[in-house]
Amino acid sequence: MYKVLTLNQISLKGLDRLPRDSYEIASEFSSPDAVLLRSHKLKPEDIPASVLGIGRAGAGYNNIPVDYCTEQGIPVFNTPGANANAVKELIVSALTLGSRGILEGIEYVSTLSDMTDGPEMSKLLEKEKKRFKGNELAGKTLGVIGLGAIGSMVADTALSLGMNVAGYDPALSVDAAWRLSSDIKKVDNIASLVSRSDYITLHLPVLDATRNMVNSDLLSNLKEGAILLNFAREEIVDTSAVVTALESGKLAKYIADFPSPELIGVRGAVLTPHIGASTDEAEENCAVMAANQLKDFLENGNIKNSVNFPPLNLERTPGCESVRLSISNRNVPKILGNILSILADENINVVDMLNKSRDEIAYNLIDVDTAPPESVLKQMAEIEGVVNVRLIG
Ligand SMILES: NC(=O)c1ccc[n+]([C@@H]2O[C@H](COP(=O)([O-])OP(=O)(O)OC[C@H]3O[C@@H](n4cnc5c(N)ncnc54)[C@H](O)[C@@H]3O)[C@@H](O)[C@H]2O)c1
Ligand SMILES: O=C(O)CC[C@@H](O)C(=O)O
Repeated sequence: MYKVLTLNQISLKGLDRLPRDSYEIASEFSSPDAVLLRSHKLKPEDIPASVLGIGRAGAGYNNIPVDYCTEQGIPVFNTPGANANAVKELIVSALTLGSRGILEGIEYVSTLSDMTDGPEMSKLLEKEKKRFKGNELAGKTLGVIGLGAIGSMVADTALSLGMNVAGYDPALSVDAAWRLSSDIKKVDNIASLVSRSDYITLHLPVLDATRNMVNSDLLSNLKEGAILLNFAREEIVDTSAVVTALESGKLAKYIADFPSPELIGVRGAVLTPHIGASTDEAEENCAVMAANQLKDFLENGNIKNSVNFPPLNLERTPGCESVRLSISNRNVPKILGNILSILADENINVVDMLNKSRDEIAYNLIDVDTAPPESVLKQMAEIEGVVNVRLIG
């Protein structure tokens, strides 16, 4: 029986992927085999030694101590693209909140609750509406920073709205590059992208390299009256620099999913409570993907969409009574050789195997014809550089 600890509300559609005859799921366990979470801030000391894998039902994983997990041989999985459509749709709304006097108009109308005369109200509204006039998005330039799952969808939608789109992404993967429309102007200098954009939207992860990336230096390149959208992460933006830019009028609006005390009440700050991925569909997609990936890892050792381990998939050999070993080790020479010679000394035959590495970690799946006894597993675990050994069955 596998025990899965949930640290946030995870959509039932996802949890249903974990059959209850072999999975126990609860929000409290002393020795869970796996953790499923969303935005819960996980600290190293909160990860029990029993944990084999962590599934993040979502894209961003800055709430998980990934380096610590790598040291412990724990793969962390996320769900790339599973909530991209939800964020894209909210960006459409953010763009029009930026371009038109929608919020201001709604606020004004809400002040008219004392009026009882309909025709008089219509007359007043027709007179006042010029105060809420805006501009059209068509013909304006949107600068997209980060052209992955969300950024590429936002870029396509903006093109279909008649906007010009420029994109900046120095870390773009080959797969993501294939998805991009040739109508997106690729810019390799972020200051140049900012200086040409009427709207700028952030769709990149928070990493050491991107923390506070949008700072006073970068904002000094803004077009007068530009609008900044942040549905990526609070930490990418230096909030005090944004407040200064709003107060000076250089930045007309900051529309963001990450409210902070400094921003509340600042003119031009339009804030939502981290609801970018809060749709039934996105929550289900993320939960299903996270649960499937965790299940395949727990039951077969396979790794898909891990943010710290190499991707690896070893099919079970049909008709073969083999058992599987999953072994993580530091990415240094000789370890695999030592593991294989322990198996050979025990007369245990390797039926199939795969070995891959990513940065400082290496991961192996080894199918053998006989289940190695506890003493052999212990011998392997004691090889210098081996992080963990698991007999999957
Ligand atoms: N508001 C929400 O609820 C919500 C929902 C989903 C995702 N997000 C955030 O959005 C981020 C992006 O999500 P995604 O699904 O598009 O991820 P993704 O991994 O598909 O795309 C991220 C892109 O950012 C690029 N990137 C990395 N470093 C960069 C840099 N220095 N400058 C420019 N681009 C850079 C990457 O190359 C990649 O193409 C997530 O990491 C998460 O923080 C927020
Ligand atoms: O789980 C959520 O509600 C938010 C997820 C979102 O921030 C993400 O990074 O995918």
